Amino acid sequence: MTDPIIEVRDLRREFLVRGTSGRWLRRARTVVKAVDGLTFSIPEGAAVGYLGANGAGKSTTIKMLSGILVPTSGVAHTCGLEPVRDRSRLARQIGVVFGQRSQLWWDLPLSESFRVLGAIHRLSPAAQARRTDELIERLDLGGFISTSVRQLSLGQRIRGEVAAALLHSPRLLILDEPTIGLDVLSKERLRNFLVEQRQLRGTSLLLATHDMGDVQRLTERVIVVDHGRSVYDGTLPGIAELVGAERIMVVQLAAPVPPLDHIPDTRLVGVEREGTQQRLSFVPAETTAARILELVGQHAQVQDLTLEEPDIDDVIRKLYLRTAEESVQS
Ligand SMILES: Nc1ncnc2c1ncn2[C@@H]1O[C@H](COP(=O)(O)OP(=O)(O)OP(=O)(O)O)[C@@H](O)[C@H]1O
Repeated sequence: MTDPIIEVRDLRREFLVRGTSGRWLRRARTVVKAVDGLTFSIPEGAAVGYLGANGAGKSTTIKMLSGILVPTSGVAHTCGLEPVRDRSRLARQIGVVFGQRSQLWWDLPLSESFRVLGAIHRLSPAAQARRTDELIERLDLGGFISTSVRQLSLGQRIRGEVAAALLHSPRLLILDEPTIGLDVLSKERLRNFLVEQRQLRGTSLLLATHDMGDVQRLTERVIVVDHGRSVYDGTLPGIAELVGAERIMVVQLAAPVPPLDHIPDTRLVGVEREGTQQRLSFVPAETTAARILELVGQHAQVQDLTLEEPDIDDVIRKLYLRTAEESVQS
């Protein structure tokens, strides 16, 4: 088995925040535990969404994993390296994009930034030309490759940032809110590009985002943090199960029947088309779609059915609320 691409054990990072408190506005110092004992491991080739409410500790984790910030204690290994100590070796193996902050040279056109980055990563002229051409084509950068970064629109700049992060074909791509502020079309283009790159090159991905569309499209596993601790590590459907999110079965019936409000472990949430279409809500942990279909079949002839999945934003909201309630109780 190959070594994990990211290995985090009991990782902690505290910040000392100076402020004033009390009636006499005395100077006070408080310790903020931004990351508070995180443990997880990500195998090479995986794509993981890193989720959490504002201030949960996502960016702090990413900064420690990419060598920008020293941990207070614990272990963080990225590509088998110690991020701060081995920062320049690590830089050759990872690409990082912070959606809110530019990593590009503001006054240079993208083409120049790529030249500088190619030299930093010691790419051969042939490799540099090949990869730059590929990224210009795939990310559609041709129209503004010679424009200085400060004059680019947000969507153009982000595409440039992603290209810059991938120029040296890193093993691991770390993205911190890459699609924030992008319009629907730009988001979709960027997601398609990232899916394609992962398929072509097997690049591992760690993606911190609030955008569930990003998570659904790009990742197969999610880690959710709250107050610097991991509160969930698994699949997105697993979160729906954990918070007891309901699915809805919509049945089309051959003839009108009275409301199906007596089917065990279901809740009737709609009777439409004069009783020929009925909507039954259920919690997957309590019953199954097959069982409901069987029970409905005893009262009516089912012609067709569809299943509506719970809204994922709603599911995440429920998880955050649940963890907030648990931390108030403990
Ligand atoms: N340099 C710093 N000095 C003091 N406190 C900090 C510093 N950086 C982060 N924090 C605090 O650490 C906590 C975690 O912040 P972090 O930026 O990692 O959260 P986040 O999950 O990325 O949030 P968001 O979704 O809003 O980007 C917050 O309470 C934040 O105020």
